[in-house]
Amino acid sequence: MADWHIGVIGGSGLYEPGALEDAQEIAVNSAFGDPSGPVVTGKIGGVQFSFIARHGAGHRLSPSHVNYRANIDTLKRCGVTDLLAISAIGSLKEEFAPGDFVVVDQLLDRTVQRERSFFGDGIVAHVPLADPVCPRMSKMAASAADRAGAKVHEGGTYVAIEGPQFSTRAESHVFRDWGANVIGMTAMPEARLAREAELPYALVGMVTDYDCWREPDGDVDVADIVALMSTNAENARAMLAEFAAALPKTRKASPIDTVLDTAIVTPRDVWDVGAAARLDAVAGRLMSFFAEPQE
Ligand SMILES: CSC[C@H]1O[C@H](OP(=O)(O)O)[C@H](O)[C@@H]1O
Ligand SMILES: Nc1ncnc2[nH]cnc12
Repeated sequence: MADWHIGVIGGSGLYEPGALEDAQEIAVNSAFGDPSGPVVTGKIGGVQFSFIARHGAGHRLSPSHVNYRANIDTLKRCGVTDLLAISAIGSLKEEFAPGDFVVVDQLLDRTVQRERSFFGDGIVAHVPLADPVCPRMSKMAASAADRAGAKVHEGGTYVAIEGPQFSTRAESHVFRDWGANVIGMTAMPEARLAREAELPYALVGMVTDYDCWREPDGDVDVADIVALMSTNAENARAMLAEFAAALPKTRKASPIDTVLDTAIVTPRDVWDVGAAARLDAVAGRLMSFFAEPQE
């Protein structure tokens, strides 16, 4: 049993975490390049939170240019135990209306030009991803959003597109045929990397639009999205306060905390020293043994 430390990744329109007690801004050096910006860390109702704005201050990074590896590595270095990602999403389903919250439970990955793993150059790992989000975090996030007054849908399949352009109408219809319910540009590879870093991950999407499949709606308009997200940002902050208030006092272990135990296929005695050094946070739990003299 341990203390919670919740990492929050704020998406479009959510560039600040709101009031944190004892807030501090810290610059963290990641082994995977530059994160989107500094981490703001502090407490909400006695619970430690660390926040990073996914697209950076002033929204300077497009979904393809966000360094997802550095963001997750940085939050792990801060001591985060669990991750709550917040995103603007388009709806591919009539019932998911603008303003609603969707707690995503499945992901389809259509991204094409992003680093999607911490492993591969000297240490190879294959983590399970059948259920890419943490059910415990998702449940708590859904309840918190509900208490904060949002209309919440529990479960939904998110298709991650590369962007930065929105989808064509044909793509939007195909994604619906595939069973996708919401669309965005950032949940992948974020969720993959969270799993590799042994961080239970939940994704709360805030619906900003109906994408372009729905007649007679017009095209997606980014100005409308950011305006709606900024309004929704207050709801997101209210959700964080409710989330903190309802967390059990101590954190019980999650199976995701130890997922690397059975995922690394490269035998320890041939691990690349440089790769191991870069993984000192992501797989820090295992690296301490690496430093010990081998028999
Ligand atoms: C600004 S509209 C498109 C943009 O918004 C979403 O970002 P995030 O998931 O960080 O809220 C979407 O994925 C696109 O990146
Ligand atoms: N329609 C949409 N497509 C992709 N990303 C989005 N983010 C918010 N709305 C979106």
